[in-house]
Formats: sequence, C-alpha cells, structure tokens
Amino acid sequence: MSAFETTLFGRLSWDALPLAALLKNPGTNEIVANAAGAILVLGAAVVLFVLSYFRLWGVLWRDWLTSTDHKKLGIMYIVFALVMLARGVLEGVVMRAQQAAGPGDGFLEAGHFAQLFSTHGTIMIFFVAVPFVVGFINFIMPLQIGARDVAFPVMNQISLGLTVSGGMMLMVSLVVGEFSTGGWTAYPPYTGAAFNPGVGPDYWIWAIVVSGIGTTLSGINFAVTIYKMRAPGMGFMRLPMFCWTVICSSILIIFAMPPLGVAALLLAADRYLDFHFFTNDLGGNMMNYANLFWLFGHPEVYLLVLPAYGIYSEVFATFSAKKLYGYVSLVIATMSIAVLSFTVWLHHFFTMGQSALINAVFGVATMLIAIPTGVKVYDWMATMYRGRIRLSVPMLYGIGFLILFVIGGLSGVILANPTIDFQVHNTLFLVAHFHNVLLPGVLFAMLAGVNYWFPKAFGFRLNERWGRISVALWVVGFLFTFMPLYFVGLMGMPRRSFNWEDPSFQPYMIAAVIGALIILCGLLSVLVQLYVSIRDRAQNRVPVGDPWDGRTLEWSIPAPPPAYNFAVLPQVRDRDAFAEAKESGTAYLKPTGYDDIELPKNTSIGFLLCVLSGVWMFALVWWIWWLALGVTVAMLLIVIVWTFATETEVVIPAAQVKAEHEAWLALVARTPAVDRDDEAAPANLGYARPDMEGAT
Ligand code: HEA
Ligand code: HEM
Ligand SMILES: [Cu+2]
Repeated sequence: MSAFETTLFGRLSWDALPLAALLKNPGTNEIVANAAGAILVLGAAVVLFVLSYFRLWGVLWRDWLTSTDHKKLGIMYIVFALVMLARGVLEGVVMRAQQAAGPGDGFLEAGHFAQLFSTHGTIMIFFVAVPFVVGFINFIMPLQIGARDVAFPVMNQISLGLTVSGGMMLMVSLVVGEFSTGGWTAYPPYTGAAFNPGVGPDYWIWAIVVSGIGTTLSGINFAVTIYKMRAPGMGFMRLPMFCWTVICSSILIIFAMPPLGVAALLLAADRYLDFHFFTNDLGGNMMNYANLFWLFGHPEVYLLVLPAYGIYSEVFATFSAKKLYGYVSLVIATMSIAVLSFTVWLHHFFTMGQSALINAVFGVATMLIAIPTGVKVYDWMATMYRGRIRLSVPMLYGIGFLILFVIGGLSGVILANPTIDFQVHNTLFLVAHFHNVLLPGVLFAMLAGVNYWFPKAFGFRLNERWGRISVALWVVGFLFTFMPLYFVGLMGMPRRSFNWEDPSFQPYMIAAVIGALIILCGLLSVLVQLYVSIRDRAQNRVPVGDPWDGRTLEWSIPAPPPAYNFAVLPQVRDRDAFAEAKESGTAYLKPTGYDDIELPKNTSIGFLLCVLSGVWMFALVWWIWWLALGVTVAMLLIVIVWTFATETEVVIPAAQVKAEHEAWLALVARTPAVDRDDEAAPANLGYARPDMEGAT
C-alpha cells in the first residue's frame, strides 16, 4: 500500500473481507466464514427492506430510537439480546458439531474454532446476558417502585447506544477482518501484539470498553433511581425482591466494571503504544491482567444471576399466590452474595502459582457463597409449600431452574476446592459448570421474564402451548448438551479443543451435539411462540393489566402502561403493595385529583453516540487515525452542545391524564372478575379483578 492509502485507510484493505480468503484458499473453513458473513448481510438487508416496505422508518425513529422512555429502552435492550442470542446459540451448535465430528480434526481450522468460542463467550456474557438483565431492570424496576422513569433518562438512552455499538463490532468483525481468538477472557500475552498482531484482539478491546461504559452508566442510573425515586411509603423493607437484587447488582456493576475497563485499556496500551504492562519482558507480568480481569469477571457472573434470582422470586410468589417466604433472609442473602463476590476472584486461577494458603483462603471464601444461595433455594421452596401453584410458563422455567441450578451450584463448590480444581481446571467439567449455572440461572430467568411481563409490555398474553413446548425443549436440550460434558471433563478433555483423539469421548460428544440441536429447536419455538401470539393477539388481550393476579405495583396499571406509568403516584402501605391493595379493597380507586406530568422529551443523542462510537471503534481497530480523532471531537461536541439544551421536557396536562385514567377505570369496572378461589378456573387464566366488591 502507498503511504497515502495507509494514511487514508490505515491497515484496512480488500484482504479483510472473508471472500478474499475464500478466493485465495477455498476450504470448509472459508465457506463457513463466508456463509456466516452472508447470513448477516442478508439478514440486515431483509430488515432494511421490511422497514422500508411497510414504511416503518418514521415510527421506528419517533417511537423507539429517539425515545427516552425506560420501558421502550428496556424492550430495545431485550430485542437486542434476543438477536445476539440467536447468533450465540448458532455458534454453540457449530462448535458442538465440530467436536462431534471427531476423533480427528473435524471440519474447522483451529483458528476459526478459536474465533467461535471467543465470539460465543463474549456475545453470551456481554451482549446477551448483560442486555437482557439491564433491559429487564429498565422495564420493571421503575414500575415496581412506583416511579415515572429512571433518574437519568437521557443517560439511559446513551447506555443503550453504547451497548449496541459494542455488539455491532462483533457483527462487523464477521464481515471485515476477524475477531479475537483469545476467548472471552482475552488473556495476554496470547492477545498481546507480539503473538497476535491482527485486528482480532482490538475488536474485543474496544467492544468491551465502549459497552462497558454503557453498562456502568446503567448501574449508576439504577442505583440512584432506587435510592431517590421510590413512591411515597415504599421503604427499603417494602421493596419488591427484584428491586433488592437490582440494588445489589447495580453496586456490583459500579465496582466491577471499572477493573475490566482498566484491564482492557492497559492491554490496548500494550498493543498500540508498545507499553509492557502484561508482556513477559521489560517488567511486565500477565498475572496483573488475570487479577484485574477476574476482579471484574467473578462479580460479573453474580451481577447477572442476582436479578435472575429476583425474577424467580417474583415468579414463585405470584404463581404460588403467596407472600415470598423469608423476605428479610432473602435480602440479607442477596447482600451477602454481593459482598462475598468481591472476595473470591482468585478461584479462577488456583493453578497459576500462588501459595497453598492463598488458594485455601479463596477456596473457603468461595464455598461460603453456597450458604446464602442455599438460603434462597430453601426460601423459594418454602414459598411454594402449600401455595396454590399455577404451572404457567414462567413457573415452569422456575421449577426447571430450581432443580438444574442446584446441580450447577454444587459443581461450583467442587471447583472451589483447590486440590480438586487442579484436576479439572480448564476441562469441559468447568464448561459444564458454568453453562449449568448460566443457562438455568440467567437465560431461563430471562425467558421466564419475557413470558411473565410480556402481557404488561404489550397488552396481550403469549401463547401458553408454545411456551410450554419451548420450556421442554430448553430443559431437555440443556441436559443433553451439558451433562455429558461433566463426564468428558473428568476424563480429561480440555476446554477450547478444536480436536480430540481419545475414542472414549465420542458418545458424549454425539450426545452433546444432539442436545445443542434440541436447544436450537427451543430457540426456534420461542420465535414461533412470538409469532403465534402476535397473530392471535386479539383473543389474548389483557388491557386491565393484571393477568396473573400480580402482587407488585407494575400490575396495578394498564397494559401497555401509559408513558407516565402512574396517573397518580401510588401510596405504599405494605410489602407486595398491589396484593395488599386488592385484599383491602383499595385497588383501582378513583384518585381525588390529577396533576400535570413532566416527562423527558425525545432526543437523538443516544442514537448519534451509538453510530459515532461504532465508527470510532472501527477506526481504532484499523488504525485510521484521522477518523478516530475526528469522531472523538464530534462526540465531545455533541455532548457539549446537548448540555445547552433548555427545553428537555414535555408536559402532559392533568386533563389528559384524567381522561385516560378514567377511561381505564371504567374498563376495569366492566371487566368481569375471576374468583380467586374458583378451583375450576384454568391454571393459566388471569385474575382480572379479584376481591373487587365495592372497590371503585
Ligand atoms: C451465573 C453464573 C455463575 C454462577 C451463579 C456461579 C456460581 C458459582 N461458581 Fe462459577 N463460574 C461461572 C459462572 C457462575 N458461577 C463461569 C462463567 C465460570 C468460568 C469462567 C471461565 O473460566 O471462562 C465459573 C468458574 C468457576 C470456578 C473456577 C474454576 C476453574 O477455572 O477451574 C469456580 C471455582 O471455585 C466456581 C465456583 C462457583 C461457586 C462456588 C458458585 C456458587 O455461587 C454456587 C452456589 C450454589 C449452590 C451451592 C447450590 C444451592 C445451594 C444449596 C442447595 C445449599 C446446600 C449446599 C451446600 C452447603 C454446598 N466457578
Ligand atoms: C444455548 C446453547 C449453548 C451452547 C450449545 C453452547 C456451547 C458452548 C461451547 C461448545 C463452548 C466451547 C467450550 C470449550 O471451550 O470447549 C462454549 C463456551 C462458552 N459459553 Fe456457551 N453454549 C451455549 C449457551 C451459552 C450461554 C447462554 C452462555 C452465557 C450466558 C454461554 C457462555 C459461554 C462462555 C462464557 C464460554 C467460554 C468461552 C471461552 O472459552 O472463552 N454459553 N459454549
Ligand atoms: Cu468465579
């Protein structure tokens, strides 16, 4: 390349396209890479076509992309997570197919397999689990505490923008260049410039840094919202359990994300500026990276699983029609897990040469987490004990979780014993452990949450039959995919192996790929469920907004909720505020008066920063310095100019609020109540207006 081209395009050239590799060196590997790129480009084209054909651009821009409404931002997070989940699951299936094709080398090259587990791990943790969790918190938490939005709605929009642009980098790396081969943990010196001079680790670094800033801002936003914006009477000890897990998770985000950002930026300094933080020479030491990464990495898995515990707590209480058993012990257990999670990071590298004493201390600290987790498990079981259980889809996920998660947790306690960990560290036993906690723990919770809160978000219920089918497929698929890995792990098969030779591994590998295909069907059935439900939405409407006989405040408002959530801020008198109101006959009362409501105006700053930060990352990855600099200046200017905006709010007049609310109250009064004690009522039937006599 000429000097001019290098200045203009950095290290970007036509060779970066997968097609170039295919033309040069045709093989299965290149075909798979090209097919993946082609699917992505085609998928994007179809989306653009559909949006244009149905003239949806205006709606998309006005109602979604520029919205600062926490509910819409939450839904966009969840949609983004679902899209990324599809890619992550497909990659999981391809990896399982590669390993099932053994003994021998399978159909993929080692480097391509390494890209697959690196993108899969990175996507599943940072762009599936995190956006799912942040999305649910966004949608639910303000409704549960009786607030009209989060504390910083515009910052919330920016958080989403940064998360999405990070995820987009993983999509771009499918088509331009390649992704890292360093796993989701990206350990140097393997990801250092000397060993890995390509663009892969740089894609990882910038995707993590930018999306990490987005997530950190969300953590701050959520913590401030709960501290400052609870409805009158909503003391901390009256918070719904989900909100308690949100507080703890936000604290984990605030303290755990910075070490990750620091680790990634120091790695960038090593790679771009020839620093030596993590090299093997000139005073560097990769153990600094391992410590920084896991100082984040361990709390990370709990910041994902705590809100999942929160969702299950809500589900178990609602579908057992009982108060959550042991509320105070659950609060203490959640806080204990949050605190303890910062004291155990070293268990991820027991084998890296510390003294036996240090290993023992961290091992014991790790095992301690089993105690508060056990408290939770027993509290959930006690909640169900003698409850009037309805086996609806969220509850089925919950029961699947309870049984499977205990197995995954117990295998964690086994790993926490350093002497055992020396045998199974970095084998498929470890892979089995973490999928065993991540799928039933985090992913099932999210699917349960989708089924549970979908009627609230969209005003109609999801199809029950397809919901049940997908639970069955996910659970069975999970068992087949991951249980065999415990055994091959014990037999010594290392993680991240693109090939293997020992014929005794074969049956397990075949069982695992069958399981992965069943999981794929599970994912498809979720899509079918969405399709069928949208098609039949007229029959499944729940405009009153309380389809499950809910206990917390989000069920006390219409479905879908108005932009301002609550026409009048609720007065909270007890835990499970809405259940209490229904029991005491004070639900759905006509308020004495209405006020004007101020809401944040739409703005395009989040979208702009999303696009610009994407360009910025791309420029840094490909060393296009003028572009990186230009975009940095543009982003700074946008933020500065935005701070001068004065009219950032719209006012919804009291008269409009009154009209809308009274129309809904009239609808509530017209809707026939379903008797709570009617044994013949089908399990999945909502209780629109239980105990309503004389209420309105
Ligand atoms: C949501 C995610 C999640 C969760 C909840 C957990 C939960 C736990 N994890 Fe896991 N873990 C991961 C995600 C998670 N983990 C990931 C992703 C990795 C690998 C990263 C990588 O290398 O790529 C990992 C790796 C990992 C290691 C490192 C192993 C190695 O690298 O060799 C260890 C070691 O101690 C460990 C331990 C534990 C323990 C003790 C728990 C406990 O919290 C479990 C507690 C739960 C129970 C114990 C069950 C319920 C309790 C009862 C019914 C009470 C009775 C029980 C007793 C008294 C024992 N985990
Ligand atoms: C849905 C079906 C899934 C399948 C079939 C699957 C399969 C796999 C496979 C084959 C690997 C590589 C194992 C190895 O190292 O040999 C892997 C790694 C991993 N998976 Fe999954 N997985 C699935 C879901 C998930 C989910 C839901 C998450 C997280 C929420 C997740 C997180 C990870 C992580 C973090 C790694 C480690 C990546 C690395 O080694 O750096 N997976 N998975
Ligand atoms: Cu850990």
